[in-house]
Amino acid sequence: EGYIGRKNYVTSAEEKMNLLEKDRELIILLNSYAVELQDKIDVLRGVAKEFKKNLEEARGREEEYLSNPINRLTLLRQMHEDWEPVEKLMQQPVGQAQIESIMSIHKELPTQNDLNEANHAMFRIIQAYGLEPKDVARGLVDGVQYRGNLSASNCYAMGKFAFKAGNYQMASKWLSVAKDLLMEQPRKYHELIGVTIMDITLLLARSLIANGNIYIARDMLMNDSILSETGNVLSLQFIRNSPRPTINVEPWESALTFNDLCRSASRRQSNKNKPTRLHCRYNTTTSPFLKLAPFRMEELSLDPYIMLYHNVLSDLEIEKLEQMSGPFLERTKVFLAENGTEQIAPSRSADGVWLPHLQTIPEDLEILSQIERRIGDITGLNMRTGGKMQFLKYGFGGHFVPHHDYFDSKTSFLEMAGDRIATVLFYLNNVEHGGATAFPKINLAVPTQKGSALFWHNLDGESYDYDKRTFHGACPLISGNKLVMTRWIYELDQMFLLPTMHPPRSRNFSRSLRNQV
Ligand SMILES: O=C(O)CCC(=O)C(=O)O
Ligand SMILES: [Fe+2]
Repeated sequence: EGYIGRKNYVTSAEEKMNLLEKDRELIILLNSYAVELQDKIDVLRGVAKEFKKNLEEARGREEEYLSNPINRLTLLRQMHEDWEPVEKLMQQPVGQAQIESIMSIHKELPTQNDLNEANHAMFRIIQAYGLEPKDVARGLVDGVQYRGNLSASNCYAMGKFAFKAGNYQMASKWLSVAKDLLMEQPRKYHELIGVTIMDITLLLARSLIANGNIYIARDMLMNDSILSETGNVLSLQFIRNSPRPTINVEPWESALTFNDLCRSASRRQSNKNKPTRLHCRYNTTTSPFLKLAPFRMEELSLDPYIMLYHNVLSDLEIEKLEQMSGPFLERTKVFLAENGTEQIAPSRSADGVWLPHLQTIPEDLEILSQIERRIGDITGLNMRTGGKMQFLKYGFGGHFVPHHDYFDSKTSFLEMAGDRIATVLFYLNNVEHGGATAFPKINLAVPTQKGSALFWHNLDGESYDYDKRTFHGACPLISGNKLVMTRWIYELDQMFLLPTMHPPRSRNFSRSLRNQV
């Protein structure tokens, strides 16, 4: 519900810039508030100093001081007249304007939902790439040393997220890093924002116990200078009330191979000299057009059939695609066959837009149909239905858990078009870190390569049955953005090309079709 009417602070680049701008604005306001406060302090200090003069002069000779008529008048007048305005000044509120401005900006600041998304993104990156919280906390992410490090409060937030997500081992790791850091870092700041060693220690104890490390937790509590007396009781309480996850995260245990593939393909540098390709040649056969302008193709897999075509889109075309998509990007949803609705789900985090859309201008329509024709030329398949492509932009932690591109379910659209017989995935930029496309069933990871198009059949070449080996996903993105565009090719568009009209019984779609006919 947090996404309605506003963009996502985690995935959207525009909002990220906005975030820095708001941050700058807030800091200016806070500083101007502090300046005003300081002015008042300076005035009050000056007054106090002025007042103290009399006392200082009188010290040790009080009687003499007070019998001097000048002094006497001065003191009487001052004590009678000058305190009231001082009281007034003391009571006068400072920096109301700044406080009000800060409060009004506050409404547009990241919400708990945004923070959860950011924590989730980091959580996912750590899971997929097998990272250790203590490394990440000092900026070391999957072998790359990033600038900066995480503060105690950041680690505490990660610990809380992991706890809510039910990953108590990861929660314990983050919370012990948070505890260590808090010992070293400025306490005043953390006190103000309400992060205390005590809170961290208690949550760490609960996580350790939930993870089965009961003795470690008890020892820690008993050795704590404040908690020691209640340590035993606390640990008993924690053992009795085991926590229940409250945040839904995608299940990763089932994706071990996927994670391994993501790791092996995570960095562009490490992929440069990897001889994984089967063959590399030019495609001149699928259409007459290709005799004139062949595409260099890499056979990544023959069975199932997966090809990577190079330099399919030009930089200019890609720029145009970005321009026509940018303002229309929205958080993508996933189709739930159970109830036929589309929903935002933790299994897919990216912003996307269908092209063309109602506001696409004629010039852009022409670019899109040229690309459509090119897909037809390369794949030798028919491109009619829908004619829509999905432009996708992944941000921090953006991913798509392994899935099949076919639906294997009944909807009115699928009954008209058939299922997705094949997929074309264009890579629109070179990703620096993370974000490969991985096929865990066939041990294949494809790093992004600007201008290239990945192509595969979702149906088995002989049986025309769903090919389960095409299971694939987008590895979590670690830094920067990842831009892709997909074109799904539909079965019934191929009526005159392929014998898909007599598909095997195991397929849902064909069953429903047969019933209808
Ligand atoms: O972004 C990727 O690498 C894969 C995207 C994908 O599988 C999809 O959108 O269906
Ligand atoms: Fe896909």
